[in-house]
Amino acid sequence: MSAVAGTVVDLEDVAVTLGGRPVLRGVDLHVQAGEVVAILGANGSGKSTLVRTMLGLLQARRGSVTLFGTPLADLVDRHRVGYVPQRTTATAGVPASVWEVVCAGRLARRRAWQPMRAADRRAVRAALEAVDLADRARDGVATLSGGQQQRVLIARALAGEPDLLVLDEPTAGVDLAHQQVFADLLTTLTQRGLTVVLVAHELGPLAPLITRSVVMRDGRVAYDGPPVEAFTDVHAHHHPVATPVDHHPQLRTAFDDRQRGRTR
Ligand SMILES: Nc1ncnc2c1ncn2[C@@H]1O[C@H](COP(=O)(O)OP(=O)(O)OP(=O)(O)O)[C@@H](O)[C@H]1O
Repeated sequence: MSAVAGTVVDLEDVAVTLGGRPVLRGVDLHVQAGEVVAILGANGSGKSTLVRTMLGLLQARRGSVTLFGTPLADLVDRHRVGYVPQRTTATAGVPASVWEVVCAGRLARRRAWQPMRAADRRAVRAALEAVDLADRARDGVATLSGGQQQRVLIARALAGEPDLLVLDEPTAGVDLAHQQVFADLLTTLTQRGLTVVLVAHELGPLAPLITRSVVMRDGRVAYDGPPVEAFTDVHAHHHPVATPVDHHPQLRTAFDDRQRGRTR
């Protein structure tokens, strides 16, 4: 990981349609180096879609996605980005060992077809130690518990020594003690300049790290500002017509700003 300056994530007017339905509707998101941004919002509000689009895993129908000042399609240094996907989609049925899964996190750092070098092995070992799974390295990942598998995915992302870490509910199913270990680790890494974008329902021990919250609602950014408490289904209902003022007291919305004649 190297110190990075400037804008790390730059999404402009991003729209995504899935299965014929608009899921993101004109999202702007700009993340500066060193920020730790929590993406919050109700189920189905578009959080995972947002981060997957940010990583190029989903194609935007409209708008632009730029990482480290480079349009995503032109980004050569893929190793600068680490991703922890939602566990349910990532490790199911994988017949690999823990060591092999975490080694996959080094792939983008290695030259094509080159064997692992000492530096690669060191990074993998350090990542496994960071999530307290060094003693399970040789075990099949499928033999680990759900929370342990989640920690393997965290280790895989850390092994690449990224500048930007994108996490989709990274501590779901992880016990409190290991959530704290992870929070401590992220604290150290962010102090060294790591930028973090994380989707979460429950922030738990990660809460003190958050420098900014972005709340998604129905595919749009409903709030972008100082950290708010993580919440789950505050807006799991739908307004029959657009409300000019959000009735949830914690949240200031774009509607409110417009009403007050402010610009953001
Ligand atoms: N492949 C797909 N095809 C069609 N619709 C999809 C697809 N993937 C997601 N969606 C829809 O897009 C919407 C947003 O999904 P997304 O996973 O981004 O929500 P989320 O905010 O991350 O939700 P959660 O908190 O439940 O993880 C949902 O209504 C979902 O049904």
